[in-house]
Amino acid sequence: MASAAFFSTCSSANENYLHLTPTHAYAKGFVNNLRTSNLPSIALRNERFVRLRGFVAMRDEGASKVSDDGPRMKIPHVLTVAGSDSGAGAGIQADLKACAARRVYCSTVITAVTAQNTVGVQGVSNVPEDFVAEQLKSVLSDMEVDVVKTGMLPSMGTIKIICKTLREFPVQALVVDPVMVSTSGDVLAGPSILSTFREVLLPMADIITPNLKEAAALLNGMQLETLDDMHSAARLLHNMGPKNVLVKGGDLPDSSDAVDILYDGLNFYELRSPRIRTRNTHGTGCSLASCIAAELAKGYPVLAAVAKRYVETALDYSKEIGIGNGPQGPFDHLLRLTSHSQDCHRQKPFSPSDLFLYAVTDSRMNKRWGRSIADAVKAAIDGGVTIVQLREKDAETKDFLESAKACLKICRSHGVPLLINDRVDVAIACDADGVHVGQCDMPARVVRTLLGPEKIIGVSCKTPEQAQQAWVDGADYIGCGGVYPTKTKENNTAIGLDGLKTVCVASKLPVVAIGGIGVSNARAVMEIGVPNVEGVAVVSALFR
Ligand SMILES: Nc1ncnc2c1ncn2[C@@H]1O[C@H](COP(=O)(O)OP(=O)(O)OP(=O)(O)O)[C@@H](O)[C@H]1O
Ligand SMILES: Cc1ncc(CO)c(N)n1
Ligand SMILES: [Mg+2]
Repeated sequence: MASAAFFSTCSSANENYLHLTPTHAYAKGFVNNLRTSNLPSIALRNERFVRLRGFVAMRDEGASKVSDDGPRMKIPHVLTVAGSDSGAGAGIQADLKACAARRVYCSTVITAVTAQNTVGVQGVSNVPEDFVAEQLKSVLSDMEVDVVKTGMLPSMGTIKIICKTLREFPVQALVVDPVMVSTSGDVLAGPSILSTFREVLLPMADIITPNLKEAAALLNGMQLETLDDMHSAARLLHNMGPKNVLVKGGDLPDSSDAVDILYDGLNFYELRSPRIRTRNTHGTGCSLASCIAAELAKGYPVLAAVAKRYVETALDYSKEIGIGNGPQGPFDHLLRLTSHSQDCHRQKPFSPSDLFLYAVTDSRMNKRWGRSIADAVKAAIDGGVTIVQLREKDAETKDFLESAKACLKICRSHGVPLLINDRVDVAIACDADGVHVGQCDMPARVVRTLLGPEKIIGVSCKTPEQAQQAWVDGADYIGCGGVYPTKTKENNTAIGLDGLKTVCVASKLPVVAIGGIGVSNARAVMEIGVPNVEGVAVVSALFR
């Protein structure tokens, strides 16, 4: 979608753009058309480059339209047919997030719109049955759907339409979450649907996932209070025709574990995980059913597809999140909301001026002075550095990660970005602000794919060609050098001020100069007369 929006924005420029990659963008020549004066930009050789985070647009002089040939990759696809939850903890919204977390595409047919929050359901408006049919047809006639998952189905007519459409457009598997009552006790689908549910939908299902109340309702009010009751319910529901039955025990009283019973007609499986003490369990059922659908779409068998561990991890991770004031809050499907909530400031967007005084740590020098990396970083920040790169060639991964976390805390509390040299894994693990790579490290294009559009990526470059490639690959800046000879990096020939100038002139990215730079020669570097030299990187000058 981002690319489509970009294309339409650009069309008035009367130029044609082709090939989008998930990297940073410098879209050339569109400053006036885009009217985005608030976007960070750099001026160089009378050209302006506007950064559009998220993708690169590359110009293709000859093309008259966006190319649509080339390989088409099939990706697993779940269609969810469910209700919307305005609070976004359950329903369609939970399904989208769960599928995204499981890396599966999710399309949506909305059966009802609920006004809902963490307190309860304040209102329900059913989508007209004809229009549910129209949505189903739109998706199924065009897209290759692997698995359909149903949630809130508010009327008999809606259920019948779904069954009819699925006969017309068969899919690999049907997951039925027989949503009836929200955890707040509000009715989402009344008893009038029960007979249609049993007679028409259940026999088509590959797996159904009732909670205790729903299993009881489908079994005419049978009492379900123990694990034995759940076994019996699973067997009775299986008799109604679904290939597999998962009776969920999230609401089982007096249970220190969250236990679900899976029955495939032959065997019972008791699926157990520790019960997480949390208020944030709204939408666990929808999410579990979507995960099952997602894993089935990838081709896993049913038992492997019941991703209980995922729900447990997400609940555990989200224990501290406080959204809404009601008794039952949503959890975080993507396991991202709490990682930034340390007592530190948020990461701010990268600005080339961050490169002004760029500190690169050196473990040998720290060892010699008997100080930790974190102490060195603290001292450097107190001394005025504007960005820090951790360069640890000897440390064990575990120790490096711990140091990186400690440094990140210090850097965040001072608003100074922290980059990791070379180790993309460590950067991801500690949620650093970015990575700096050399020519023999992981290519910046791959790093960008791994880190996403927001993180900072720097590349060491010695030649104009390397600088050009860094830009194409979606880097944010280049480190150019060694400008002067240095002992910090062996086998690194110095390119001198002339070499630096040649690369800077060719670079579309901001440059930080590196290599043998200290108090005595920093001014000469900054005054070479090329506007994109934004700063100097220092190692020994600081840490020795
Ligand atoms: N506190 C918890 N800790 C760990 N797992 C849980 C917890 N609560 C529920 N689960 C698990 O989450 C999954 C969903 O079960 P649950 O019984 O909560 O469904 P549900 O009532 O349909 O949920 P909802 O209607 O809120 O979407 C099951 O695998 C269940 O065991
Ligand atoms: C829309 C919708 N679907 C399902 C549930 C069950 O959690 C809910 N609360 N809301
Ligand atoms: Mg449920």
